[in-house]
Amino acid sequence: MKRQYLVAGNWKMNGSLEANRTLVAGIAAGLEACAQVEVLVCPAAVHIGQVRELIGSTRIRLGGQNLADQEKAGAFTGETHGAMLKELGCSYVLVGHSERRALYGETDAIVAAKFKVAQALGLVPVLCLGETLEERDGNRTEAVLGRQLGAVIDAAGVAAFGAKAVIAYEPVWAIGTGRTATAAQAQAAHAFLRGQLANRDATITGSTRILYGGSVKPDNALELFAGADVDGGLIGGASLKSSDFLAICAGAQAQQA
Ligand SMILES: O=C[C@H](O)COP(=O)(O)O
Repeated sequence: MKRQYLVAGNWKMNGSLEANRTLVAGIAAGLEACAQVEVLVCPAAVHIGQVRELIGSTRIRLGGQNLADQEKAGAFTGETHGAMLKELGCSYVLVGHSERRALYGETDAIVAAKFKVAQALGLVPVLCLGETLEERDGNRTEAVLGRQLGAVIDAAGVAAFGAKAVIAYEPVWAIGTGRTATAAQAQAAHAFLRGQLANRDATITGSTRILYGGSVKPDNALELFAGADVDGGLIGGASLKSSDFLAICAGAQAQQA
């Protein structure tokens, strides 16, 4: 059976009270065209409460972009506890986005800790991983993906995957650059990641969703989502315009049907 496609909008450090109103209203108005696709938005932390109200009773799911690596609340200035996200209606949280890894020093160990805390607090982690251009050119893509995924499997156990977690493959060289992986490159990386899970536990691999992220746009979504191991997308820039985001969701719907 086909896994349910998931299209997630990572709004990154964008948005305003006004812009969020327009964006959510636009997405909500077009959900019928992607009826079988799970649709998720991940606003900036300070906007999550507002976006929860805007989402109301629609089926748009809510997620955080980051969480603290601490299971208990306390003296961690500037951090967001996973339970706070959960209380505000989040069901998902991104962990290990390449911008967190590259700009904020998140190591494989920190990402693994965040993954575990997210699950312990009842959130579904979306584990982001991917290689840089230098790593791809040096034929190290599989080694990097294997290391990044392996760090989380070692810390959390392979049973932490399946329906309880999502993986997002995002080649760093394709993020915000307009240069996307080819459908074949995406499928190959996804198949490799699924194989890594299968090597450890064949029973969970079929239920783990693996998203592609990196310059997904309305005109390439359908093709990118065609891969047998591609279960949707993690969308940055194009998730900020409802018509583009919905067109991407429609691409997922076409592959789902
Ligand atoms: O989280 C989303 C990714 O970083 C992709 O961003 P992008 O669609 O702007 O390339």
